[in-house]
Amino acid sequence: MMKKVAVLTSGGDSPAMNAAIRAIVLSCHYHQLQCTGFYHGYNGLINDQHVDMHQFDINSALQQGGTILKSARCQAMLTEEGVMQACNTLRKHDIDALIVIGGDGSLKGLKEIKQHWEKPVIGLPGTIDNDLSGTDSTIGFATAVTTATHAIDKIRDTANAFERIFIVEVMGRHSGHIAFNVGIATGAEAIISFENFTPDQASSKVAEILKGVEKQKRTHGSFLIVLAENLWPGGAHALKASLSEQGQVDSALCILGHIQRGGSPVPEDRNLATELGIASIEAILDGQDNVMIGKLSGTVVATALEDVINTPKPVSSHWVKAHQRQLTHYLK
Ligand SMILES: Nc1ncnc2c1ncn2[C@@H]1O[C@H](COP(=O)(O)OP(=O)(O)OP(=O)(O)O)[C@@H](O)[C@H]1O
Ligand SMILES: O=P(O)(O)OC[C@H]1O[C@](O)(CO)[C@@H](O)[C@@H]1O
Repeated sequence: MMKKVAVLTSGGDSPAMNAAIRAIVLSCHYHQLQCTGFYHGYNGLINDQHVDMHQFDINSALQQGGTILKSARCQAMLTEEGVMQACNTLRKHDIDALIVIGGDGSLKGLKEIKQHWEKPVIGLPGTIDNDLSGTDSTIGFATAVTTATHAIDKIRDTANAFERIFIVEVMGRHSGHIAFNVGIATGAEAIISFENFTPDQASSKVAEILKGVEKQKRTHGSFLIVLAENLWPGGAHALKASLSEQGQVDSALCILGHIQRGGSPVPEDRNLATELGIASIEAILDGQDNVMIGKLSGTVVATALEDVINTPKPVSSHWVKAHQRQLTHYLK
């Protein structure tokens, strides 16, 4: 009989991880299950750092960013010894099911646990990057996009007032979901992301931007470049330097960084996290195992972890085309 459910948050924290934890705790209470939290991602399993979730004031957690269970990237999970140790801790506490909230790396870790532990494992998509298939949106993505959009709107005011060129670097690791959603929302004149740029195109991209900047001078407007992190050869500073060297153009650089991961989650994220948190407990009680619970076209769905991990989630080609049309129009 199902008695004890464990939960942990892993990888980069994402806004509304707390909302998911809260929904899991409330659902456990409703179904008379005990809920144990493990701290610091997989480190908490390996080092046996746990807490009875009743000890938390989970209601105020709903509006708090970060994660009350803490998060971490855990090197030891990349070794078989670490995975075995994590499984031993689950056995030691008689855990009947494990829920992990995190990104694709965290779900890979969960799949490893499944190889050595006989009980059900369920993943929830918790990352700002939105790079997980099996769900239209990940928990935290909407908040990150909102935060970055508001930040860039403010930057735009100064850019307009000073008729300046701004480069704004956004997160996303190796995917452009944040870059495109934020770039389109802010009307960025240029979006440079994995989906429309490869490093060998650096020189032609600089020439294209310089053409846009020429127009910007004539129209007395601003020129905003949204740049995905980990993409431009030499980084965002190198793009700024190239604009200066090739076009004698001065630009301002703003790296938004971790501001995108923090803050109070927007309602869309709180509600997604709540719905998926509740569904994760129902999935366990329905006998589901080795799946991630996500939401596709308005419906909560379970997708095999294997498929989530091995299926890329590209940025919609409509976004890429929409931006290209806007840029082409601007450069005319
Ligand atoms: N192949 C793997 N095998 C076992 N564990 C893994 C594997 N990949 C990642 N993990 C575990 O998951 C943790 C988190 O992974 P990662 O750093 O890739 O973040 P993530 O879950 O993708 O989240 P985010 O998208 O927010 O960065 C790792 O530190 C490690 O403990
Ligand atoms: O906070 P860290 O460990 O430097 O990780 C940063 C990475 O984490 C994320 O915020 C989430 O995966 C990425 O967008 C970013 O590349």
